[in-house]
Amino acid sequence: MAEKNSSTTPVLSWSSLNYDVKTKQGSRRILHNICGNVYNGELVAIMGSSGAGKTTLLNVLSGRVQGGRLFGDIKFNGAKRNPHDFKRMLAFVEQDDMMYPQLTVRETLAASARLRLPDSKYTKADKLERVDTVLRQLRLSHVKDTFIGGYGARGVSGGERKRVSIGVELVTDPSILVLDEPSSGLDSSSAEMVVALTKQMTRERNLCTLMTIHQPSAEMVAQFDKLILLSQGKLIYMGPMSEALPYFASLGFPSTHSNPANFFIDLTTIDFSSDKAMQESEQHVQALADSFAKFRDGGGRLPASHSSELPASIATAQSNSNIAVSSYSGSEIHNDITQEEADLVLLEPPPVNSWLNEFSILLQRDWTLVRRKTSVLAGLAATSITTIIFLGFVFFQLKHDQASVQNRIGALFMFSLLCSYPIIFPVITMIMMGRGMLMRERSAGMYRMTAFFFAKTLSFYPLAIIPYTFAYIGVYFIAHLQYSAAKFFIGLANTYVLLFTAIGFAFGIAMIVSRIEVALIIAPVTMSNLILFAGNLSNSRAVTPVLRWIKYLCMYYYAYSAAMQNEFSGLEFTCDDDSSACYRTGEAVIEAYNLNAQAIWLCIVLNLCLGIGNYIIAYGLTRWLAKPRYLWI
Ligand SMILES: Nc1ncnc2c1ncn2[C@@H]1O[C@H](COP(=O)(O)OP(=O)(O)OP(=O)(O)O)[C@@H](O)[C@H]1O
Repeated sequence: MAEKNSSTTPVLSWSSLNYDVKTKQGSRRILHNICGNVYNGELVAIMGSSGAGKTTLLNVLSGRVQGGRLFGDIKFNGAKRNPHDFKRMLAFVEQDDMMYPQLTVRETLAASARLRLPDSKYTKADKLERVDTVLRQLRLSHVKDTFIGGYGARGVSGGERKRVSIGVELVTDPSILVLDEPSSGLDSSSAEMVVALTKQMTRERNLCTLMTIHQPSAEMVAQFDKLILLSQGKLIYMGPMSEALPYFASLGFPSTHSNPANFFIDLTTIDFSSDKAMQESEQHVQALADSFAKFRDGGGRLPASHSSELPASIATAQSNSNIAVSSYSGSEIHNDITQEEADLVLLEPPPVNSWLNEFSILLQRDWTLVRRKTSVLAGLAATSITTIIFLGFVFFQLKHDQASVQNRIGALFMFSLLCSYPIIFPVITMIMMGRGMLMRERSAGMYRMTAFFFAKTLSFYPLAIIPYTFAYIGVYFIAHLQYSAAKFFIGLANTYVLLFTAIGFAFGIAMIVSRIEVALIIAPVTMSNLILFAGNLSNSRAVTPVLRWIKYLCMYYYAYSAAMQNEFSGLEFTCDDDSSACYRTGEAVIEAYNLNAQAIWLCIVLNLCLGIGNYIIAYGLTRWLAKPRYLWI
């Protein structure tokens, strides 16, 4: 593992960075020959107007850029980056604070610490102590038991939320901290606090910190040690923040603003008001970029008259930066990588803890998330009660006449449907709402995919099993299905297997489709079409031969077939005097519906296999979706 280095070697340095993307008009260069470096203890601002390339540069440096073509050279502690080591040492705070709304601030940080800090070095108590330290450092102790909130649920404030996002990363031992627009959406005092705390952490932990920032206040600008100024993907300035104004003054652009940030933006913004204005401002930006390249090639030092006094604490690092700038000026392009090649690069850092440990932490977290979805719990409890009331009392105390045949068929069919619809939709929604988190956590290599998958699916089972066990018992006794211990438990097992398969189906849908609203269209349409093959609405003997095989992929077919055989076998019915069509035995009913092609046990086993198939597909899709596919140089 890479160790933190002496201050003479930059922690991160980059040269000749170029990044192209494909557009409809052809290839477009987003970053042009960018170079730079950052040392331990430095807080670096990446500034520029909208579309300047700030986020792209940050992503390139963090190894998070997707698609396109990337070339140049990036070094970590003076050597070629090893993806695994680098990812472990990098803390990336995304612009969108993606966190689970139902967890408290402390639970959020604790899950991160427990998953990311190795058990070989830290006990559980050490990890939780680290969490409390970070809570104190980020001034979050007073809200540690407050829910994160979001999606309409009340929670912490915007500034606190941002600090929690930073805390999630800082509970580990990173050497590089990267923040994408940490001040966006915050009021000025919250934004200043975030920057001030980030600076404090940078100093205390000797981190090197890079952040993109849009329009900081003058107070915030003063916090930064170094500035990277971009315009149209070109480097306009890279060096000590304190020397930026003297540098531009030396080019004949003295600042006319009280806030240097406004000056930097005004100086580099492209004027889109007319073609002429745009052309002129593009030429101006090109001239600034050329001037900086020349300045850099000349050694990156200002004439003495323009240099400002630097604080002693950062003077060494800043003079090192100047040297490093010049040393990159003639650097060659070392690497060139495209998306196709990037897919071959395994960017998943090796796990730090055992599978079982990851699984138990994730299960604990997922179960907390499910448990706190009170609206879903209430909905499923209501489903259970209404199922008992409607199925139990519509088909109340079934007798053995011909009407009871139809009623039993209806009760069993409805119960099969009610076992899937109310559970599939909340499961789809919960999985899809957590997809962003999955991507973020997988990018950071927080856990193994299998641990995530098993924990997530297992956390849904109590949600399904508890209400449906009550519903089954209620309907069984109130409707008076065939009383026999064996039949009772076979029916219950059949219900559990249907729930298992239905949750696997929901997981698959949640991973195939990228938008919740589309998933919520596709799922009911698929389910409704599958119901056609269940053996109730159509007789499988009479289904068009080309579509007949679909029943073998239908969870309702197996569940309904097993339920019908279980209930009807051994029953005898009376015939009405005037009835021409009469079922005298349960076996005759099963035969008429053609639901005895497989024995009960085989139906249950086949449904279980179908469920396992659903999970295998869902797992494959989840793995594929969450696979980090980043360009890496
Ligand atoms: N994959 C891509 N395909 C096409 N264009 C892209 C792609 N990625 C970035 N760009 C373009 O590159 C430019 C720089 O984008 P980037 O997001 O880095 O800018 P930014 O400085 O972070 O802007 P903002 O402050 O508005 O977030 C923009 O014009 C953007 O539209």
